[in-house]
Amino acid sequence: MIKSSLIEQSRIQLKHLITTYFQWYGCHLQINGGFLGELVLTKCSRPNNLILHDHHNNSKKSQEFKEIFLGIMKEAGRPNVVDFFPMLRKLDPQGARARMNNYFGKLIDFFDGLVEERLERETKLSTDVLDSLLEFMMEDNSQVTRPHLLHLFLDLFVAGTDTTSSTIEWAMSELLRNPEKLEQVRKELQQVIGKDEQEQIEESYITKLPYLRAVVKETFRLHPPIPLLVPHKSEDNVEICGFMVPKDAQVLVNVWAMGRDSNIWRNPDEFLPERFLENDVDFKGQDFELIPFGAGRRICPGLPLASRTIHIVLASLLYNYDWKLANGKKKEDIDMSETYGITLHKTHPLHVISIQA
Ligand code: HEM
Repeated sequence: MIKSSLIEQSRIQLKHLITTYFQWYGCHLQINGGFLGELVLTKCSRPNNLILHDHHNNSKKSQEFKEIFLGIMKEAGRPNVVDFFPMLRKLDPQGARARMNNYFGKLIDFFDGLVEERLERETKLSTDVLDSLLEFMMEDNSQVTRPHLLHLFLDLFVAGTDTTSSTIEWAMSELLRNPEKLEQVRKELQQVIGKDEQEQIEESYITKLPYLRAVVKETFRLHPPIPLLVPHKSEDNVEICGFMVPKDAQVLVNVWAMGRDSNIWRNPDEFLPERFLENDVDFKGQDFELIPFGAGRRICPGLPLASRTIHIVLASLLYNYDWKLANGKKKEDIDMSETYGITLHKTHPLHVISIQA
């Protein structure tokens, strides 16, 4: 039930959402974690949201959530000496772990408040993921407890929001820098979905949109959200391609560098989605040259949800609206500098103006 509810949550009525956003903020949008993050995990659902369904974007709760969340992102982005000298971990010389624990504690309290609110409610206003999980928790002999639920939401928000939203921001930036590729995606969308204004982007369209899929792959190649994946530890001495990896070594996989390796990719620094029309390379963990979600038994469990969300959000943004850069900027002015936080995101957010298509 939870799975189908999550899948249902990923079916998005974006047109309505974007329209609402425009009503709040006007047509000038900052396509970054703020807008997209909220869109991806708190509002992208039809007709419901994951858990913040009842809270307006500018409500106190929503603001509180954003502040904690931004604190976590900022903290995660600070370089920490412990990452290079793990033996210092226990000492926490920069106080990073203490600060992070404090933020996580606040986030757990925040989710707990939402759970309490929902449990106290007499009439059901909605059915969202939180409702489904609460029903599950209340079943007789349920193995799901309240702490399980709170930590599940912690995982979902921390692992799933910034990664997904930064990918969409990079994809939009690349497309706006390459108008002919943008046109190509729009052409494909018009051909496959048609020109019916009422049409929603459904999940089933994704398989019929090869160019859009190629754009997403190319975005992952150039801008993997977690450029060094998550550190792994070697269980034994292993020899890989002539290199000895000793037992207990911390292993970081530099997927950012792999994506730009000229031994693997032709014109690696260019945004060329077409390269993926010529082969079956995908990011699902089978093709080691493109593994933004990792591979093997610890591959990201959110891959299917992230993949659906990114394709549907991107298709909806491009199908329903034309976009141009804000403040009279030209494509050459788009700053593609990167800043490392929990994810690799744009140093300068993308500012765009929508024009109803
Ligand atoms: C573009 C989007 C995303 C990317 C690129 C991404 C990437 C990754 C990577 C590289 C890892 C570590 C894999 C490894 O250990 O080698 C990971 C782990 C994880 N991801 Fe994602 N992720 C994304 C979205 C999501 C979403 C939407 C969720 C959940 C809603 C999620 C949940 C998790 C969890 C729970 C783990 C830890 C798994 C474990 O410890 O075994 N991720 N992700």
